[in-house]
Amino acid sequence: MKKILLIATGGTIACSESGHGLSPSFDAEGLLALVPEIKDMCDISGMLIMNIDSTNMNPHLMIKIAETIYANYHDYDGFVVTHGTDTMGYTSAALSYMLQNIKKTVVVTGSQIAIGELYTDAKKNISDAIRFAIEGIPGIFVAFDGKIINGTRAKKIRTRNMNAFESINCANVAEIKLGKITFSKDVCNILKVDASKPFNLQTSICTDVMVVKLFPGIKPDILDFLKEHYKGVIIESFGIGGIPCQENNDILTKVKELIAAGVVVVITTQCLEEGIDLGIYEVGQEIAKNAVICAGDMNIEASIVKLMCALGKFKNIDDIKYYFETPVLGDISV
Ligand SMILES: NC(=O)C[C@H](N)C(=O)O
Repeated sequence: MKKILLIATGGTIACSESGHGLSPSFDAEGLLALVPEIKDMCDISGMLIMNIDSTNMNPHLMIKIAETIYANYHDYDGFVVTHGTDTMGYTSAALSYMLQNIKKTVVVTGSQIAIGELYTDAKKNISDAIRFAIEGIPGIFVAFDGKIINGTRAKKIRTRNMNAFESINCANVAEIKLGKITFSKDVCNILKVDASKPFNLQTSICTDVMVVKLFPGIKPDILDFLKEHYKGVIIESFGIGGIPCQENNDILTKVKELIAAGVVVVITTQCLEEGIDLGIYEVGQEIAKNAVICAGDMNIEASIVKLMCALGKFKNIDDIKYYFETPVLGDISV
């Protein structure tokens, strides 16, 4: 039997009513006790490392999850992390960058309804996550509502529905129905881990990162403030990559000033699907003449944590750009 470690971090999946709203209370053993059938699937152990609503997740707690997996790596065949859904996509992406060249499976899961409730989705999501972790496919994944999603592509797009997550700009890795896994072969190919490179924990991060969502009428001088306080700025531009450049609304000039001041600028889009291409419109080509990083079709969760990792690891803009624009576990299409 495969040995699996369930690492509990809180979230709705572990919640019960506290009298002033849902609050995480179940520990790992408490979760596992409500899904006793798991004992027939694998040799399972549980460990509680925090018990928070994932609203309170932060990069240092993400490092704690990565460190826990790293410390227990040789004692288990695979790992399941139970986590709140609200920031699950950030954590699954962060683990993808921190657990470099991982050769085992990590599956992050949670639920929309607390595990003790009658119509909970928690038990199915936990058993699907464990079912997939047993497969031994290297990488970081999200298991939710019968979908297995690449950890760098998972996005929560629904606040109430059990079908809360979508895989953005990438097909689901697999689907699970009644415990039976159906793989998407195309996706498995892009997830290949380089077997020659050693497994490594990378936790140097810089959190001086900001996201600016453009909107018609945004005041360009917000970028003056960012220039003084941040090392990396992600601009959520319009459509396929447009940055306003007209006289009374000149974001482009402000972006040039950011770059001149040594701030790393990443251009992405506020559209959910299909990514950017700065070559198509004049308003895109103008920005592309500068030393900006292109987020391609990466989702914003992955872009934020990848930029934090890039800034933590490298000082030189060419190295940061190369790291950011190079695919890691299928986070960006080439
Ligand atoms: N469904 C959930 O898990 C939502 C919860 N607020 C959390 O992210 O911890």
